[in-house]
Amino acid sequence: MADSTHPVAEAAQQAAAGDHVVIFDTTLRDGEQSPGASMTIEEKIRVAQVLEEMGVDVIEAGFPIASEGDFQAVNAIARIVKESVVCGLSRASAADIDRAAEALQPAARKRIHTFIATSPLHMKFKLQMEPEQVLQRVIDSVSRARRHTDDVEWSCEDGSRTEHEFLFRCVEAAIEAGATTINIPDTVGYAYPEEFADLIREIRNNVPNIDKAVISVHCHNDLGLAVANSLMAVEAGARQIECTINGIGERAGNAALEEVVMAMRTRADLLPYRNRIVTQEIMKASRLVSAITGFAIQPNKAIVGTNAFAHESGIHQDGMLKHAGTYEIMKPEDVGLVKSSLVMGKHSGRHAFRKKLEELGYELGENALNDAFLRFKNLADRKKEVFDEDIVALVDDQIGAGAQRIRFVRLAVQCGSEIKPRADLVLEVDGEEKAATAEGDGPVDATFRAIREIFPHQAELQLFQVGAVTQGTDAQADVTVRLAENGKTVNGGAADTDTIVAAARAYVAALNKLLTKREKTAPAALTA
Ligand SMILES: CC(=O)SCCNC(=O)CCNC(=O)[C@H](O)C(C)(C)COP(=O)(O)OP(=O)(O)OC[C@H]1O[C@@H](n2cnc3c(N)ncnc32)[C@H](O)[C@@H]1OP(=O)(O)O
Ligand SMILES: CC(C)C(=O)C(=O)O
Ligand SMILES: [Mg+2]
Repeated sequence: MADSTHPVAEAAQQAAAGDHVVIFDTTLRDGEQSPGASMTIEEKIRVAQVLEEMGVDVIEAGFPIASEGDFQAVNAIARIVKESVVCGLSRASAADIDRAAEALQPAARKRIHTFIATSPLHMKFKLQMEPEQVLQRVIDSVSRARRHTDDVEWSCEDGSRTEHEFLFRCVEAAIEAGATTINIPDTVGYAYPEEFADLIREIRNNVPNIDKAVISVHCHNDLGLAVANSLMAVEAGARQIECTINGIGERAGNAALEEVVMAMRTRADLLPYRNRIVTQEIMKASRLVSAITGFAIQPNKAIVGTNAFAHESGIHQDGMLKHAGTYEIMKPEDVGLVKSSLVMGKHSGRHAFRKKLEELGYELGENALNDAFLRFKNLADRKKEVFDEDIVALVDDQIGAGAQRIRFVRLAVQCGSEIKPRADLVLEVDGEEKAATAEGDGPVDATFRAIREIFPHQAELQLFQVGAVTQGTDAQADVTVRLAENGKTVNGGAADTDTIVAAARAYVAALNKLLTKREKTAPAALTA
């Protein structure tokens, strides 16, 4: 185990013995496995910093052998994060484990997470290995990981569909070889809460050395049961939950961190367990992950959806006015939603803007603040009322932008039922203004063609998504554009009262990210 004076080490020790539940966030690893959710290194660092501030015990930062980019991201996070354990994933192979150790080398506290599938289906068809060979791999991989760190997690992939007797043998062998956390994944989201809790109890009752490790669970949401399964497992004795911000992850996603944590906080009468999460940071983390991945949060999403604390019907509003407890089981401020008395408009100054940003959970440096303030003033000139959501969209936009070789300068479009849509666009490329005019099947198509004319590229447009930040015809359009090139995907986002301008800026943001990715993987090939 890690240094016993550190809060995370303490948490792990308490977890094994008592009521502390270790929160293991895998947004940057399993979350990033969601199709289209790929993040740049800078974005991953930003997410990791927010997770650390939030009190996450363990941050799974990536799968270092998967790519040079993943290795660099884990390595960078290992250098920066001090308060959380930084974890890297590896298959049950020496090369994976050594690569993970190399990436984690600078970490103040590091964990190697090694896994192998143990279900009959996965062993026979995917691994094409006999159970006894898998068991030997468990021993070899955990022993190898222990050479690099004393904090080793072992996972039995597809654990919930594994034959129990074999599972007990593998868990015992992993602990014997030095695993300090045993993770039981419900890899395909197949488990049912009571059944999953029984599995955890059976492991506790049938593995002789189980008291030497923390039991963890990693639940997927294919049947919408990931949070229920995780909480039932805790009741049965698990003391680590693996989860992601906004529940992103492979297929239907993982257990959502915000739901798990707020359920434990709100129903502490039934779930008397502790964790280190500063729940007031939840909204900030949720918005950041949504802005970076381009995955919009459904309005009715528990805890972080825009309607999660909204009351529109008369009887509910009446109840709320008389006593908030009538319809609210949690306080909005406990998840970081602050009701602000500052009304922002074109007459607002920098001090009020800074205060508003603080209330919304943003801390910007002086330059970023000045930039955001200019854009806010510009928006306030065009929009009757500037709502908190507008300011969030504006800042998220800026946060998501990253390095910018290409800048949007201006756009004029002609469209309507009787004319061929046409876009006149000016972009700045490496400091030089370039113009193009293009026609298309619609104003957005014409605009995107104009971008391709100014900056020719092969990337494929995978997603074009438009949402409204608030209500009303003067609402800002919130646009996400996803581009793909050579297996790499990037998301660009932008908000503007003009939908076509937002589309152009979102496309340019995505293109800039793609160029940054290209630069990191092949500096010599950096042409348009
Ligand atoms: C349940 C989970 O979330 S597991 C994590 C899933 N995440 C990812 O796969 C994302 C990152 N993955 C990748 O980048 C690639 O798959 C890599 C780099 C890991 C491997 O790439 P490749 O060498 O091209 O192999 P590929 O992905 O095609 O196949 C996986 C191989 O690993 C083997 N394998 C799968 N799991 C394990 C394991 N836990 N331990 C050892 N070997 C394993 C498979 O049997 C297969 O082996 P084979 O090539 O002998 O048939
Ligand atoms: C690697 C493991 C823990 C995983 O993600 C799963 O089984 O879902
Ligand atoms: Mg998973």
